[in-house]
This record gives sequence, structure tokens and C-alpha cells, in this order.
Amino acid sequence: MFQSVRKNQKSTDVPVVLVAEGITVAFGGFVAVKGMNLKLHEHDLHFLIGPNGAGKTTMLDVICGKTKPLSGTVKMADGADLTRLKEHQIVRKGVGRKFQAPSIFAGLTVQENLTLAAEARRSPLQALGIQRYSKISPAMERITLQIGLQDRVNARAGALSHGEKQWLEIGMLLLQEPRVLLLDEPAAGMTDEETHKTGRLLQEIARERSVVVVEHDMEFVREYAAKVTVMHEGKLLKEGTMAEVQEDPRVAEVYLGKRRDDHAVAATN
Ligand SMILES: Nc1ncnc2c1ncn2[C@@H]1O[C@H](COP(=O)(O)OP(=O)(O)OP(=O)(O)O)[C@@H](O)[C@H]1O
Repeated sequence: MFQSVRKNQKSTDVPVVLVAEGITVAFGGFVAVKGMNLKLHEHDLHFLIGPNGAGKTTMLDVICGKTKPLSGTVKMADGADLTRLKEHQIVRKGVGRKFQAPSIFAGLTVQENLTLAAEARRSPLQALGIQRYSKISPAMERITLQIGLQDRVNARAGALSHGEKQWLEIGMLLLQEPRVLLLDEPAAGMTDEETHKTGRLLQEIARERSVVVVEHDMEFVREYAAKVTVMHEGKLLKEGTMAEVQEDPRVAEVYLGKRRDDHAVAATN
């Protein structure tokens, strides 16, 4: 029922979770992002696409606090401006970031990795042992099922397949209960089956959170994106559904002009 209501809702009816406005980022003299805006709603599965060097990753870096913009704001629903906060404070505000290379502990088991992630969310007092997880908690159990690693809890993370490692890291982020999850090419290097599992996992996560994905694989975007923002040369070029984005001749032009390969939006339709 929840989903059918959502389907009929206009995006304007859905609460806004985060608004980035007028973001400008310079590296030395080079302006990589120029006055970029991005608005996230609850339950968004929002893909950020664009040619190489468009500024997509830089936008994620600004939201999670890794990069500070020259100007602009990133406001959460409570009015907090993330550009004024440190990275760990932004995590506490509910923004989780997954980079391309998984940051898991290869020598620990799946369960141990998840336990560490769960502990990281707790306050120092809790971490001192008031209520330690002695075994798998209900939240961990639910997330282990969600990421499909329920039969691998005792496997060493280093022994997992590439896809499983990525899902483990997503699970570790979910244990921090982010409101916004930022992912950089989550399906890169995966088999077709792993790619589809990842797409379905992201759809499921978006039922409870907002998800932003930087992506080059247009098949993946077409199949799983609810909303697409196209960036070009540091600016917003187009925003809409994948169908709307593909119909825009400017989008075809920036892809055909810069990337005559499998990823080209126009060439795949
Ligand atoms: N730390 C940095 N120092 C200098 N230039 C940088 C830095 N980070 C990014 N850039 C430059 O900023 C521009 C935007 O980079 P960014 O990685 O955000 O683009 P992107 O759209 O994510 O590209 P790709 O799809 O290739 O990953 C590029 O020209 C890049 O070379």
C-alpha cells in the first residue's frame, strides 16, 4: 500500500531530505563544479550521470564533507548546513557514503565487520560496554538478509566475491541508519547477476532512505533510476526521469561529443 501511494504522489508532495544550492568547487584555479543544485526527497533513488569530469563525484564529496565548496549550502531538513560540519558530524546527521573501493576488514568475518559498523554508531558510553552486541542483533540480522549474506556471516570478508564485498559495505553503512546514502558506481566490476541484485537492493533501501548513485552504466541507470540528474562541465544540464533525460538533445550531444562508447545515452536507445 505504501508503494502504491508513493507511485501516485508527485515529487512535490514527498518531504525533502536534503537541498544542495549554488555549490561551487575549485581545485586550485580550476572550477570543477559551478553553481550546482541538487534536491533529494524521501525515498529517492536518484542517479547522477554525466561525462567524465562532469563533477559528479565532487558533488558527493561536498555532501559528505570530504570536499568543502567555495560557495553554496547543503541543507538537511532540520536546517543544518552540512558544508559547515566535519565529516564525522555529517555521518551523525545521517549521511552515509560508499566509495568505489570497499572499505571492509578483509581479515574479519562478515558478522565481525557488521558488528564493528554497528558499534561505530553508538555513543562512546554505549561502546564502553553498557549494552554491547554479544551476538547478532535483530538489526544486523535484518540487514544481513537484506544484503543477501545470511549464509556467509562466518566467512572472512576477504574471501567474499567482489559483489558480496560491495553488499557487505552497503550493509555496514545501513547499520549506521543513514537517511541519505551516497554511492559511487556501486555495480562497477560486477557480473550481470550481481548488478541486478545490487539494483534491487538499492530499490529496497530507497523504501526507507534516500539514495544517490553516481553511475556510468546506462543500462543500470535505465533499469533502476527513479530520477536522473545530468551534470556537464560542473553544471546541472537536465533533471527528470531517464526517458525525459534521454529525449533532451543536449544530453545526447554532451555524451556523443565526449564519449563514443557503450555508455553513451543516445546510442543505447
Ligand atoms: N582533488 C582534485 N584536485 C584537482 N582536480 C580535481 C580533484 N578532484 C577532481 N578534480 C577535477 O574536477 C573535475 C570533476 O571531477 P569529478 O571526479 O567530480 O568528475 P566526475 O563527473 O565524477 O568524473 P568521472 O565520471 O570521470 O569520475 C575533473 O576535471 C577532475 O579532474
